[in-house]
Amino acid sequence: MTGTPVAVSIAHVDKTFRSRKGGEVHALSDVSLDIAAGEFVSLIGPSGCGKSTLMRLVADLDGMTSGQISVFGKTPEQARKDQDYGIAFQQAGLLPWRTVRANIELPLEIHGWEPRDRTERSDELLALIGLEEFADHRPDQLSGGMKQRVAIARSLAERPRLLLMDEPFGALDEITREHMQNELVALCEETGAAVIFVTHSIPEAVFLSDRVVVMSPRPGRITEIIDLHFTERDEELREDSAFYDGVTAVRGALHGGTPSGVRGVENR
Ligand SMILES: Nc1ncnc2c1ncn2[C@@H]1O[C@H](COP(=O)(O)OP(=O)(O)OP(=O)(O)O)[C@@H](O)[C@H]1O
Repeated sequence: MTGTPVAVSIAHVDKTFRSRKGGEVHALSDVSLDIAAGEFVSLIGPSGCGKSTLMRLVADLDGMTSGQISVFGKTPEQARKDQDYGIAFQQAGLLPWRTVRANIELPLEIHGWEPRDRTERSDELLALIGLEEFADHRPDQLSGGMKQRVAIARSLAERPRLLLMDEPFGALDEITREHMQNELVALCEETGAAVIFVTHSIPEAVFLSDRVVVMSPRPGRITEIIDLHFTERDEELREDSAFYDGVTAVRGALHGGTPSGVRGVENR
């Protein structure tokens, strides 16, 4: 990654949860990973391997036991204060009493944007997610996929250079999910944001990612990194043999791993 600006740098991170009764859960062990500006990286691994924990450490929602994380060269705390990233997690987390537009505008409101600028930005985002006609609806009037789109629009509101997404499409049906994946690819191309994306779906990780990071069962360690070099991420890719090669490589890594720890899947 020489010469490419780094969005997130994770170095030798360990995380142990300690309960008041003296119990310990060693969640992450010596995790090191650099994510370049504009890069899409997925985290995949068995349940409980620490994917969400790692995400929470980057987002400064929890503290690490040892190691270092920097986000655009800052501490996670400073990056959080500076709103350097947008967050979209599995539960859309919309405020039920606010309209779609007011939910999207929430971070802008918190950060003191003028009403006119807020409206202009939420107009753009509503168009981007195709929900202009639903601007005045409330979340309980939307489908799961629509709510998720609103949550993603909200995470993009301040044009973050980094998106932290923890199973954002986990609750969606397969067709909506593929549609959302296509939208996310387009959004990333448009905004150039780096993404850290947690998923349980191998095809989803392969379709979206520049690199798929495979983690071991607890304590979570990085066991393999699969590089994917697809030039176009469109509907045709889903039927392409290179895509299936990627799926096979990730599946192989999840079930065993290669001695080298790094594999690549070539351009189609
Ligand atoms: N606040 C906490 N206190 C104690 N243990 C925790 C806490 N948060 C997570 N853990 C434990 O840390 C480990 C990693 O959890 P984490 O949620 O990061 O895994 P995950 O890979 O995201 O799992 P899943 O794929 O099921 O969402 C698990 O054993 C979990 O029980």
